[in-house]
Amino acid sequence: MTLKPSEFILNEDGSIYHLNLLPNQLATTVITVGDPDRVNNITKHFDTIEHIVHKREFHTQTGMYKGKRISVISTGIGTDNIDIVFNELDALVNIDFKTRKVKKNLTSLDIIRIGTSGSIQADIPIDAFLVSETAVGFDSLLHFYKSEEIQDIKFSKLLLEHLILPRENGLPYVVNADVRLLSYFEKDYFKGITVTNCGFYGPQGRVLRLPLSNPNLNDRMAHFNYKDRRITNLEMETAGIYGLSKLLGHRALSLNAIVANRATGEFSKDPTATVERLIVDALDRIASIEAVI
Ligand SMILES: O=P(O)(O)O[C@H]1O[C@H](CO)[C@@H](O)[C@H]1O
Ligand SMILES: O=c1cc[nH]c(=O)[nH]1
Repeated sequence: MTLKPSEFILNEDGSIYHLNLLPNQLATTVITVGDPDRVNNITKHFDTIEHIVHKREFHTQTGMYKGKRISVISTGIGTDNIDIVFNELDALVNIDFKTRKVKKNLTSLDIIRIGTSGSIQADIPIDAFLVSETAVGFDSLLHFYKSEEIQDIKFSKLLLEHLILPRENGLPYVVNADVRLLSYFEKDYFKGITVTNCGFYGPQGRVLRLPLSNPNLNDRMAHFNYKDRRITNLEMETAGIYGLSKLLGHRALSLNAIVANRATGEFSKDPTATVERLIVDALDRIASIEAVI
């Protein structure tokens, strides 16, 4: 099937619509970050940089780190942006830009998020590193795709019952990390279930001036137990990343620098330094990931 100009959109220079990238500018190992400025904070450690491309909040750099070609791309905040970035990353490797057809032989990307997050467990302290073994999405993105077979529906239903959430909040979706990528990060990192939400304030239980419809939500989440595993942290992209990666045949993992502890009310004194430590640690682990043949 040839994809129509309204569905698969290319810019005048042949690059993909939002990311502004050409297929040869993307590596098969991709690091995603929320903050466009964090891209430089990662690539300043690279040995060489081949490409620097900007459009809107999407800032991409591709280069070499210890013998591995890596692209670093900022997604901005939220799973609405994840929908754009992951569909376009996939198009860059799996759609032929000349024929506008899906390729016969598909490529799987290794995609690692390096982001910040808030812990909801008192014993997961600020400035710790946490790898998301499972992600729970309250943002509803995955429900727009045919996705039942990649979701843990039993988990979703038990969580919904435990939280006593009203119907208007919708059904949370649950997707696991790629186990192979996870194996490179299990040692030394906290491991947990990450909740992805569609906002930073009300949806994560923060109150500045507006009262919440469900003020006990974070506390109830913190006490949910599934197969002896607990919900550990809140952020805004991981569930979308896991869901779309699984559907598109890519491998994904989310790494979190814990900058807030919602149970104790603390915030990191130096979040930039914590993120920098995570970047330095993660880059060496990413460089050691063996290619899947
Ligand atoms: O630090 P990043 O990667 O942006 O991630 C977290 O921080 C942002 C909110 O401050 C959200 O994007 C959340 O997921
Ligand atoms: O509490 C936090 C901290 C960082 N990012 C989030 O989304 N929440």
